[in-house]
Amino acid sequence: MTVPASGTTTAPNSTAAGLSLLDVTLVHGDGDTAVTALDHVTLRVAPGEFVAVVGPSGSGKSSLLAVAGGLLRPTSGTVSVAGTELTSLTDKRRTEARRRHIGFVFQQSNLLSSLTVREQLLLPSHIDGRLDAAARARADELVEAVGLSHRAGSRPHQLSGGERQRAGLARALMSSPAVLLVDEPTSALDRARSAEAVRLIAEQTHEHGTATVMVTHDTAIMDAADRVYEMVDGRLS
Ligand SMILES: Nc1ncnc2c1ncn2[C@@H]1O[C@H](COP(=O)(O)OP(=O)(O)OP(=O)(O)O)[C@@H](O)[C@H]1O
Repeated sequence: MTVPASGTTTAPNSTAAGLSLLDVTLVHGDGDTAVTALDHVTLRVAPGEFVAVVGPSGSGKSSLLAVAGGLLRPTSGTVSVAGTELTSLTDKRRTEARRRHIGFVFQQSNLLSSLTVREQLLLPSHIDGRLDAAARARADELVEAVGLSHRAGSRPHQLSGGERQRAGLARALMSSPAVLLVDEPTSALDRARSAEAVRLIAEQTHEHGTATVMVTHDTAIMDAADRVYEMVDGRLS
């Protein structure tokens, strides 16, 4: 299984500056109910680097991905992706930067119920008016790479949990994002499928210069990562 090269319509990202979080703190809520989910976190992930983050439930791993991906604005500190400082942007520009530079793979695959697997991958190209032969070819290659060619025409309700996760992974890789943020990709996958998914992510990271952060409870994933961090009570070490 090989990660296909992106089409000519996608800008190369090998020179992008990866991901950088500098002294980031995130507080959920306020007053008596305030919870410090991230406590002065600094993390730099270079293009082509694969970082795993492990830690107990509630330690702040999902908060880290949400802030790194511009879904949540940190209470203090700065976040940059591909040379763009997300924290200085308006919400509209931050959404644009997220769409352009960041691929997410969530525990729940967040697929659109009315679209087939192939259509999920092609939707962003369609919205951007770039639905050309190169985009279609890349979608087909990625669907094959995650072992879903026989399910390309299926909608999410017709897929197993593991198949939905793999469809979500293929969709995230479609744009060869500068930054790939992955939350437990293997929870619904069997051992062999899980190893394949991690291998695909590592390959994407190293061959396309993606800065990848994967949050996991799975020790097997740590072997595939270039660096492993532990998160405890919102601190990274
Ligand atoms: N929207 C929110 N409002 C208030 N507190 C929150 C919110 N989201 C998360 N928290 C709290 O912030 C802390 C970190 O949560 P987070 O989801 O980032 O942890 P996690 O390491 O991803 O946990 P898990 O492994 O169980 O998914 C926890 O104490 C959690 O209860």
